Amino acid sequence: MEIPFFPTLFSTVRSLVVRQPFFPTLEDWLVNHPKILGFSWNNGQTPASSQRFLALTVLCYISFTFILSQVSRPSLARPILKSISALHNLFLVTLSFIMALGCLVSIFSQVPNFRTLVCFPKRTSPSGPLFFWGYIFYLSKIVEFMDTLLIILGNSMKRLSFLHVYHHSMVVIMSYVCVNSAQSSFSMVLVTNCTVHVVMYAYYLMCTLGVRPKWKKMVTDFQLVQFWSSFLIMAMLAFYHFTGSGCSGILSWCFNAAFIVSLLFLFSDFHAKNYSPKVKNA
Ligand SMILES: CC(C)(COP(=O)(O)OP(=O)(O)OC[C@H]1O[C@@H](n2cnc3c(N)ncnc32)[C@H](O)[C@@H]1OP(=O)(O)O)[C@@H](O)C(=O)NCCC(=O)NCCSC(=O)CC(=O)O
Repeated sequence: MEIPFFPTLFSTVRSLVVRQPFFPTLEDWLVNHPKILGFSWNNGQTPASSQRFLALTVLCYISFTFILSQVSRPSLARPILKSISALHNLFLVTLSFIMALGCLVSIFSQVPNFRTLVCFPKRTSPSGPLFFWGYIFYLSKIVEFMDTLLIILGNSMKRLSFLHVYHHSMVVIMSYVCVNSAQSSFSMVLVTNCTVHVVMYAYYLMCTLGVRPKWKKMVTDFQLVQFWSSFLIMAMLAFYHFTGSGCSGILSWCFNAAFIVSLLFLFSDFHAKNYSPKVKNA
């Protein structure tokens, strides 16, 4: 049994993209580099891959956030804070773009068809280019902890919301679980999330540079579309899982599904509080 439309769309786009003159160069850099091609996630051996590291990292993040938000903090001169913030945002715009591109090129280069993109065969091992980008994605979620420090150092305590801390701590666990369990479809989630983050960190970068973009609401809308699109991916994954011989990492998808539902509620609430006509007129 096959899903209509998407497999044809995938193979059409793929045959168009791989024929472009720039594709082999991108493939050389982002897929065929020996470090990327030969990547293998070995729990406990690959740097930052042990469960103990994960637990300690998340625990430290939550503890430091709590402690720093309670104590009196040294005040950084505003220009210094703005410069650190600008560099951080510029770094994440660039990294998110490279991760999205790297994963997309790996998909077109390595994934034979749409079914495999959505549903990795059972007992897939987390190695090769797709998982290399998954690993970088996981590490980038630790770099994103810096967002929280910027909020605290900038004394914007109103912005240190439950949504923010919950999102930042859970997303590290989610990306760890994705790579560790060779979770099906994670590459689609990675490309979507990194694309959203290019826009989001560009928004923050502009704010840091003193320009308040008029398209703040569009960023939140884009985030909500990303969460809704995860349900479409999940539906296709469930279809392939139950009509075929099963997909890799299906249990971790259940964990991710619960996380995405919670984010959908929190972001819908953020949207209502920030952009409803009542708020605008207040
Ligand atoms: C439009 C949003 C992206 C951001 O909403 P905010 O309310 O945070 O936006 P804002 O207008 O107050 O942001 C401007 C302020 O952020 C400061 N700022 C600059 N860089 C920052 C950074 N890297 N992290 C946090 N704050 C930063 C600016 O200096 C400015 O401060 P000042 O006002 O003092 O000049 C929204 O959709 C959203 O995500 N809200 C949830 C809050 C959140 O924490 N989001 C980020 C992670 S969630 C995520 O990442 C979801 C996903 O995966 O897609």
